[in-house]
Amino acid sequence: MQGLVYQSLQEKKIRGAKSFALLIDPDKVTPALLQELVPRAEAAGVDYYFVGGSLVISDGLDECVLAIKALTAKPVVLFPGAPSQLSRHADALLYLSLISGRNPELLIGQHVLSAPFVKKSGLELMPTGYMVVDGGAPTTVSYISNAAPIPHDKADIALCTALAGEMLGLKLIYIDAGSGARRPVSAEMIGAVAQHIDVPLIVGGGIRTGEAAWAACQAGADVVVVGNAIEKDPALLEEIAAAVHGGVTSL
Ligand SMILES: CC(C)=CCC/C(C)=C/CC/C(C)=C/CC/C(C)=C/COC[C@H](O)COP(=O)(O)O
Ligand SMILES: O=P(O)(O)OP(=O)(O)O
Ligand SMILES: [Mg+2]
Repeated sequence: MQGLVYQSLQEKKIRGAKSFALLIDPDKVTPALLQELVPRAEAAGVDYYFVGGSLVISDGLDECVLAIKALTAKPVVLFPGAPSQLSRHADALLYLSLISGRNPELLIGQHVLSAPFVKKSGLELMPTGYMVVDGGAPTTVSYISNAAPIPHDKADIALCTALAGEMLGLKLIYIDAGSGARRPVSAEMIGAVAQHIDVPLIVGGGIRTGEAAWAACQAGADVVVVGNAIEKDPALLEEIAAAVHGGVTSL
């Protein structure tokens, strides 16, 4: 039985409604910053708050999750680069398996080691096929994962990988060009994957404008994730939320 967060993702997919997830990297925020950012995100219409990073150095994850939850009723979803990034205060966990790579640690190894802790956390688990795609330059996730990303122009590799992930029973597919990627995932790749899977599709990495967010949605993304660009310019919150929810007419 899936939990409420996954149900909301499925229902929106069926309705064709697109979602905007704001990625909050615990290393990049302070309680004071969250007090400004989250109300602004709420007013803009952010649908989900993702929390995590490829490498998290600060030790205030629980506090970060609690601070976000105090400011919103929207789901707060963990997007962890490692099992150390777990907080039972979140609403759900993207239970990632790095299916684009061949690093056994990130396919299954870390899951085995952390299984008792994850089970005990009581978190809603959303098994997710995580696919890292080349974003034009090494990113933190491509370096930390120690696994070759899918080449940017190889939509067929992405499609077969996503299909295999879905057939293995994974409930979400996340295609990521990596934080701050020079090139986001191409519309061609998003479209190829979206056409062949039934589970909700999340896309992130290097999305910096409303146009880019809307292009990902039009290509078939159900959820668009933005982190770095909003860290640099919070004014993008309104532009990206409007594009994801209302479309961009100039395209
Ligand atoms: C509990 C457990 C078993 C944890 C292990 C999770 C696992 C297998 C992780 C895979 C590898 C990894 C290092 C994932 C990093 C996830 C992450 C937060 C990536 C950053 O995403 C960027 C996002 O798409 C937004 O991009 P941008 O807007 O450019 O900042
Ligand atoms: O943790 P990530 O992957 O979001 O990358 P960075 O913090 O280096 O932007
Ligand atoms: Mg980080």
